[in-house]
Amino acid sequence: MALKALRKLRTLGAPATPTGPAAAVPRAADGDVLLETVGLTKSYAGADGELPVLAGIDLKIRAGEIVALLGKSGSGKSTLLRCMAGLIPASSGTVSYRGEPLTGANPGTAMVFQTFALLPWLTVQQNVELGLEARGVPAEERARAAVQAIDLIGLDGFESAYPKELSGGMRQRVGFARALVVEPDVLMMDEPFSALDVLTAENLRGELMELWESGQFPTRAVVLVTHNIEEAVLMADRIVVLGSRPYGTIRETVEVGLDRPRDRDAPAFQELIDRVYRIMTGRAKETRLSGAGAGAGAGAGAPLRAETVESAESADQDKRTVAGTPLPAATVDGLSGLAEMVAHRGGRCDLADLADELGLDVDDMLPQVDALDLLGFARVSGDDLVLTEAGTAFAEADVQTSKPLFAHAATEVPLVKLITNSLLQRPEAAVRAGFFRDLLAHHFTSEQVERQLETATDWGRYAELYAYDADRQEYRLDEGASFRT
Ligand SMILES: Nc1ncnc2c1ncn2[C@@H]1O[C@H](COP(=O)(O)OP(=O)(O)OP(=O)(O)O)[C@@H](O)[C@H]1O
Repeated sequence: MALKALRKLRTLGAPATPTGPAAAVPRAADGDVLLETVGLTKSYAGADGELPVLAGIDLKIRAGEIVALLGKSGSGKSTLLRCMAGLIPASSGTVSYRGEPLTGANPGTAMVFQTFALLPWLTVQQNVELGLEARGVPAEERARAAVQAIDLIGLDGFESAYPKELSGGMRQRVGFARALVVEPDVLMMDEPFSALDVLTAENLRGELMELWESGQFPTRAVVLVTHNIEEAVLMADRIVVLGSRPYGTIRETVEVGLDRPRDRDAPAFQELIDRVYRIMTGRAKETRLSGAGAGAGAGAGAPLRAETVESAESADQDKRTVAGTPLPAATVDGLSGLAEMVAHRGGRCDLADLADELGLDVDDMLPQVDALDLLGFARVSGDDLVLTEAGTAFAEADVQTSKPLFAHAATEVPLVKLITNSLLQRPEAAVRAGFFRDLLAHHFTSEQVERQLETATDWGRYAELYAYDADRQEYRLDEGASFRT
């Protein structure tokens, strides 16, 4: 479906070059480097000093391209985007715009946020004008540019509406109009579709891509943060996959190279999804779990260097540490559910197909996949998740018999082991959660610490290793736990 505003622009013969506030900046030719990070490192202040989130990020964003930053939750995608936009400073390394190192907000970028970030007391027109006001654009020019941006994004007629009168999709259109009105060289989008329902998101994505492909988009490059592999393959020219162990680094960059408009059903599209999925799930894990040499059984495609290092480091389960083995955000219910579905399909299934059947994105299941791997219940083999012998026994057991199987596997998981062993030092006493919080704070951000403790609590309770008193924030040994250690 052609965008109404796009038709209008075509009819009116609108210029392909910016005429608005950014017109003073010479238009970059395709391939010109607009943004560049060199050795970018970012740490946040934690309870125990600086906590690294990104390290050694070298990245160029060129005119004419859409780049997706893809990674699991917590891999530092938004942090990288904010550093490139100059909204937060890098801890070390540089971020440059058109060759000039940034010293504050990046004048060549504008941001679209997941949560729209509109001011509820301002109308659509006033919200859109905000960015221009901040840049000191005179009132008359502001009004004219805002009307044009509102029209472009399909919001004409809604100029005087307030955000509360609009649907989620319309609110996000305001978010786009507010960013596009300044005609930024680079449009930065932080999960712009993830708060929208599936159909609205699909519609908006399609319209934006039509604008981009038509050459009428008033920006020269786009950086999109997403955790959705299909969205990345659909929209991007290049996909930068971030890994998060122990902090965000570029794991691999994938050139998409598919013609636009892209056909989701085309084999090449599906192959690329599978390839990116393998990068995100880490095929080299199979190496560790099968005990074969690094890179063995990795299937088609180049071996992943970073993963090979990870698998070599973790080859010996005894060497797994709390710092190097963060717990994924997967409940016992969730990981059991996945194990049962795989068992039901004969102990092996293609994850993308399973996600399709369930109406999920493949990446929605990554925490459960990681959890099954961590517990030794499954391994990733090519595009498939394959249950191990222990995983099959666990999936097929009833609740009571599954508990000791789970406990046996969970006691090998470093954080669960740490809590259990700490309690065994003084079986009659409780240990405060703060003790583990402080230990974890040496290696993780407070959000990651809380998420991991929630998982460790859920797993330890189910395994009947320890109990947790939420009011007192204390762990206690579960009666009968000692016989298992
Ligand atoms: N202002 C902050 N102060 C402290 N820690 C932060 C801050 N912002 C982000 N973090 C932490 O940095 C890590 C990376 O966060 P970031 O939001 O960049 O990741 P992400 O890949 O975009 O994740 P998500 O997909 O969940 O948004 C997370 O563990 C997060 O808790």
